[in-house]
Amino acid sequence: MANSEKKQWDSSQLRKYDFSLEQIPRLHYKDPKIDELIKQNLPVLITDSNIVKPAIEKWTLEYLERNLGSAGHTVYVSRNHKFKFYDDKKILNKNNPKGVEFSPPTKRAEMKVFEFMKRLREWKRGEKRVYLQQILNSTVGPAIVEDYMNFDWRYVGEKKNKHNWGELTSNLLFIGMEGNVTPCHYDEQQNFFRPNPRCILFAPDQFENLYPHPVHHPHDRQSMVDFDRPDYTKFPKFKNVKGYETIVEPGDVLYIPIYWWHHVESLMRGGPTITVNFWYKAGPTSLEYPLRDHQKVSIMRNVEKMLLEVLQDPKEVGPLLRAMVLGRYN
Ligand SMILES: CCC[C@@H](CC(=O)O)C(=O)C(=O)O
Ligand SMILES: [Zn+2]
Repeated sequence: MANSEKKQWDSSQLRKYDFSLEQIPRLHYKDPKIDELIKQNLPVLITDSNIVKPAIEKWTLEYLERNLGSAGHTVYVSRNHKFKFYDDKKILNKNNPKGVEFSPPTKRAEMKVFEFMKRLREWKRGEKRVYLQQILNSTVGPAIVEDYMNFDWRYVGEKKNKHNWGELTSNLLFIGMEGNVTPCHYDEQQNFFRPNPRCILFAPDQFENLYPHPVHHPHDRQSMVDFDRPDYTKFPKFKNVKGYETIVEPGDVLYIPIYWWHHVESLMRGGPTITVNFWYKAGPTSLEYPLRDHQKVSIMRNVEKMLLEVLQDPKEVGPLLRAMVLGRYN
């Protein structure tokens, strides 16, 4: 079914979590208030846009199977519904002696599109889940390239220039199974996102409530809290978390500001989801005071990187920071 038909859904298709959520503002794509929100690094759901209209209208599973091309595509395989991102470059191995001992929660496979679609169609409850996450590049077929060229680049280009974003780094195509979840994380990029139906967002000032893994960890930028079974002993401040959510309708595009946490899920029993994102590098930032919350996250990241660089042993970072702060800066 093309994504252009309005999807009917009910709350039983949403996973339940231990926090309350406010709604993300929804604005028509011509509304100038959109720029006010982007300027403040605030999320907004942009409705009735043509940003990815060709994808909404044409990208069904059948169309993608016919036109995605014969190259192998990156597919993650998970034993459960979660697809928590990890950075290979931070895993301990013979080429990376400084890496972290780590067993990835998902396996990355290369699949031909027909192979992936077969796995998708024949999936039975309890079997491993799959999630195709493929950069839209020259390996896709000509029809997809044409659709991509017909995205509303004027609109996204106008936003990029008006808000001094950096260059477009990539557009990823996601084909997910119903119920798949990308757990809570932040990116160091601006994101225009025709996402899976349900997005839960948290502002950068929720850093202390969401307990990101250390920067040197393969799960850097990902929250350590398992939203399905939060460990309030290890992560007591998680009970204070304040978030926003939106359920995306066909034609909607969500602006996820840089450093904003997001948890993305496909509706249970909602069928496969096809989504596209636009990742833009951060633009040049001047340090204006008072500093913005996301700038403080960036500063904390730099402190962690510098300390690790000079201390060498990750186990020494905590004790040094505690010695420096406890009883002196609190
Ligand atoms: C690997 C990126 C996944 C994506 C969320 C999703 O569609 O599952 C996201 O987090 C983003 O576009 O930033
Ligand atoms: Zn993300």
